[in-house]
Order: sequence, then structure tokens, then C-alpha cells
Amino acid sequence: MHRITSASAADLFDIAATRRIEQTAASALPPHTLMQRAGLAAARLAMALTPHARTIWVACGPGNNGGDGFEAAAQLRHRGFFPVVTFLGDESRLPQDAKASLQRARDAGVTFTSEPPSTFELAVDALLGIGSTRPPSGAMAEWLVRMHAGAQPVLALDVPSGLDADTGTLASDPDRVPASTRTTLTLLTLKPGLFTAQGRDAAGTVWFDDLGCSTFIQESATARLAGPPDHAPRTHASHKGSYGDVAVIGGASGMTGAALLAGSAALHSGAGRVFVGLLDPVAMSVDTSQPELMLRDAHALDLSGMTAVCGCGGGDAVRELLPRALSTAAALVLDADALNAIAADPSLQAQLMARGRTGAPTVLTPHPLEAARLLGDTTGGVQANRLAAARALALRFGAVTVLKGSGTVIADATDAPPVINPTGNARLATAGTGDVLAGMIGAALARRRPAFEAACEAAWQHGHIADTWPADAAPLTAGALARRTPA
Ligand SMILES: NC(=O)C1=CN([C@@H]2O[C@H](COP(=O)(O)OP(=O)(O)OC[C@H]3O[C@@H](n4cnc5c(N)ncnc54)[C@H](OP(=O)(O)O)[C@@H]3O)[C@@H](O)[C@H]2O)[C@@H](O)CC1
Ligand SMILES: [K+]
Repeated sequence: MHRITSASAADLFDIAATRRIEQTAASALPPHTLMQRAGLAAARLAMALTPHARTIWVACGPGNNGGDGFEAAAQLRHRGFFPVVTFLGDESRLPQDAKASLQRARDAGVTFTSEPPSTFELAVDALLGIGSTRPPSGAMAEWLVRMHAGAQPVLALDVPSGLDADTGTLASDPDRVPASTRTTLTLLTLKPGLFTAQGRDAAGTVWFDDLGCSTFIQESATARLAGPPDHAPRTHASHKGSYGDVAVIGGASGMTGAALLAGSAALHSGAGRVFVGLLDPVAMSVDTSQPELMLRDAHALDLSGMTAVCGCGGGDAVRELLPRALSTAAALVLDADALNAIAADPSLQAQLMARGRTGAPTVLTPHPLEAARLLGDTTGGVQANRLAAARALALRFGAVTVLKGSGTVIADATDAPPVINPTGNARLATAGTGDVLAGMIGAALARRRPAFEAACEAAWQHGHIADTWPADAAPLTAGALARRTPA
């Protein structure tokens, strides 16, 4: 059992793959082994979370997730703890393993009640796991509200009940902000839904126990959790040409800052030279706070041989420059207004697809609304399956796609599994941080990192800066994020 952090890459498996792995493992092991291992792991984590708990409420549902709860309760009782089990299901319809664990809990002297205890130091959510088929309702919904209403810790087994383990969508009210401190112990496999959409908030801190079954995994991963980038040392005999040129195209009237932020991020991410091609005809010619940035009229920049970062604060004006950027830029990041222009213009879409067929490195960085416009979908449709949406965009346009949001998803048009970025937090929910990400990807492309790796590495780094921002420093601003320096 170990805690999942942003420091290690990991394979993720969807529900269908997890079921296949479970079948293989179960047929190779003595009966009931998986549930006993699951319950023991849960009990160990429960004891570590609340070593002095007097009452541990274990809420068990009608399937094998409930079985994990019974087993955990039995193990806790054997160790001198006082679990109180509430069971919501029909005993005669319990799966065989869960039935065996229910008996083991009874034999261990666990207390069973029909109502949750009035006070508890820890709640164990064993109501629904990967077999969840509809939103919790009735008593189950009430119990979930009750367990999350206070500040007590909640330990969810396998997945928080009601969370779709494939997509990270939560069946219950997404706007409800629970007071509880959340931990999830996921079993056998790591599931993508824990790390994107509503999954990160719902799951809290994720622990993983493979139940000793990693050797049974013959499946390809459904997705991957990104790990930290390797730090490639710079050779002594390198020069600014070794790290490439970035040209930011954006900054229409009133939005110069967005382009400057992207330029600053590219600069501080190590690009050799950074040009900022501004679309505002009366824009300044030098940024005295960042004199390294070479400010130009966007129309005057020759993009061949350069990595263009196009769209940051681009307004409607960026549209005019897109055909040239699409056809001439050596590598290209399309962000914000560039994406909106492409979504509104079939001829630009055709040009983007044509660029994709040439294999020229291209990265799209939509947030969910921009992705919805590109796909002709709604934001809700995109968020309902972020992995699928990112992949659909990558396939349609032949471009690496970075679907931003909680658990940013990076997909390409190959058979490679999409990547979920594990870093980042709500500090990034402030204007300009997307421009900074675009600039960081641009810098990685300029030093000739392949587009998929460039996107994964920049996304990881971007979130990591926010994750390691000192708690006592001033709030994170996009400018400070670009410079990587707390004010
Ligand atoms: N596979 C593994 O890797 C391993 C599995 N293990 C554990 O088993 C879990 C999977 O067990 P599972 O398949 O029995 O599904 P589970 O989540 O208990 O729910 C199914 C039951 O819930 C019901 N139901 C559904 N939605 C409902 C709702 N809203 N409200 C009310 N009822 C609802 C559904 O009924 P139905 O939809 O048929 O009406 C069915 O009765 C897995 O997550 C892990 O914890 C580990 O022990 C070992 C390794
Ligand atoms: K659960």
C-alpha cells in the first residue's frame, strides 16, 4: 500500500480492464483472497488515519464494495477497535465473497445497527465501488451527506461512492463542498476517474493497494498518470540557438498582457529567444520589466523555423494570422482565441487537419468550453468524459491536445494511452495561468521535445509550481507563475 503523489508515474485502468484483471487474479488465488486483502489494507489505513478512534462507522452497500467494508470491520474488531456497521442491502442477494465477509464480521463481534452512530471519529465509505450504476438515492444518499457533513475523516474504499471510476464524474450534486477530510484507498488498480473532473475533490488523498496482483496485469493501461519530467542537463558548449526561438502571437488591443505572460513563461522555461508578436497596432515596443522579450508587430514575424504560440489575448485579430501560422510555423501551440477562431471557421479546421497530416508538431490547449466549441459539443458533454473528449480532439485534428482543468488530460492521435496530469491546484484558478502554460509548452517545443512529451512535461511543471507555492507567500499570480518566483 502506498500513497499516490505527483512524484511517480503510474498506469490507470478503467472499470472493464479492472474487472478482467480481477477475474485473472481471482482464478489464480484461493477463494476470498482478494476481499480479505482489501479489508486488511482498509483496516490498516483506517488505524493509521485515526489511531485513537473510539467509534469507526463503516457504511456498507449491497455489493462487493460493501464486502470490503465488512472485512475491514472484522479486521478492525480483531485489533481492538469498535467499528459500527450499517448495511444497506439485501443479505440474500449479496455476492458470495461479500456474504463470507459479512459472516466474518459477525463472528468477530462487530456491532451492526440500522442507523449511523451519532458520533464517530472516522467513517468508512463502502457503499458503492466500481459497480455503481446510478446516482445514490434514499438512505444511501442521506448517509453520504451525513458522513461528509462534519470535519471527520472519511475513508472511501476503492472509489468514493457515486464517483464514476472511468470519467471522474460524480453522481451527487457537484456544487456541494463537503466539510470532511477525504482519503480514498483504491484497490487492485488505479482508476482514471480518481484523478480528473470531480475525481480529485471527491477522492482527496489517494492510497493504492494492488492486493498483490500486479503480476497478473497483462492489459494495456487505459491512461497514465504523468510523473515528473527528467531534467536534461544543458551541455556546456550550447548557445541560445540550441534552445530555439519562440514567437508568441497575440495581445490584441487591451489584451497585451496575455501575450507578455506567455512570452515571459517561455523565457523562464528556457527558450533561447522569445519574440512577442503583438496584434495591437499601438502596442509598446519594449517591456522594460522584461527587456529580454523582443516585441514586434505580429504581422512582421517570419515564423518558419520558430515555435509559434498563437492566440493568447488574440481577440478576433488573431484569425487573420492563423493561415500563415498553420502553414509555416515549425512547431505550434494553439491557445484561447486561436482555438475559438478555428472552431468558428471550417477552412481553418481543414488547414489544421492538413497540418496534422504532415506531422508538424502542434499542441492545442483548450479549456473545457473551448474544447466544446471545437467538438460542437457542450461544456457538460466534454466534462462528462474528459479523456474521450481530449482523444476525440487529438484524432480529429492530428494534434496533441491538452484539455485543461482539474486533472488536465493530454492525448495524441496515436494508440498511446492519454495522460492525466497529477499536479496543480485551485491557486491556478486566476487569469493568465493558461497563457503561462502555453508559453511553457512553447519553450519545450522550441528545444525540440516531441509534442506529447513537451505538453506532459510543461503541464506537470506548471501544476508543480502551484503545488509548491509557499503557503505564506503572496497569492499566486500568472506573472509570478511565469517567473516561478513567489513575490
Ligand atoms: N473488482 C475488483 O477489483 C475487486 C473488487 N473489490 C471490491 O468490489 C467492488 C466491486 O463490487 P461490485 O461489482 O459488487 O460492485 P459495487 O460497487 O459493490 O456495487 C454493486 C451493487 O450496488 C448496486 N448499486 C449500484 N448503484 C447503486 C445505487 N446508486 N444505489 C443502490 N445500489 C446500487 C448494484 O445493484 P444493481 O445495479 O444491480 O441494482 C449492486 O448490487 C470494488 O469496487 C471493490 O470495492 C475488492 O473486494 C477486490 C477486488
Ligand atoms: K466506496
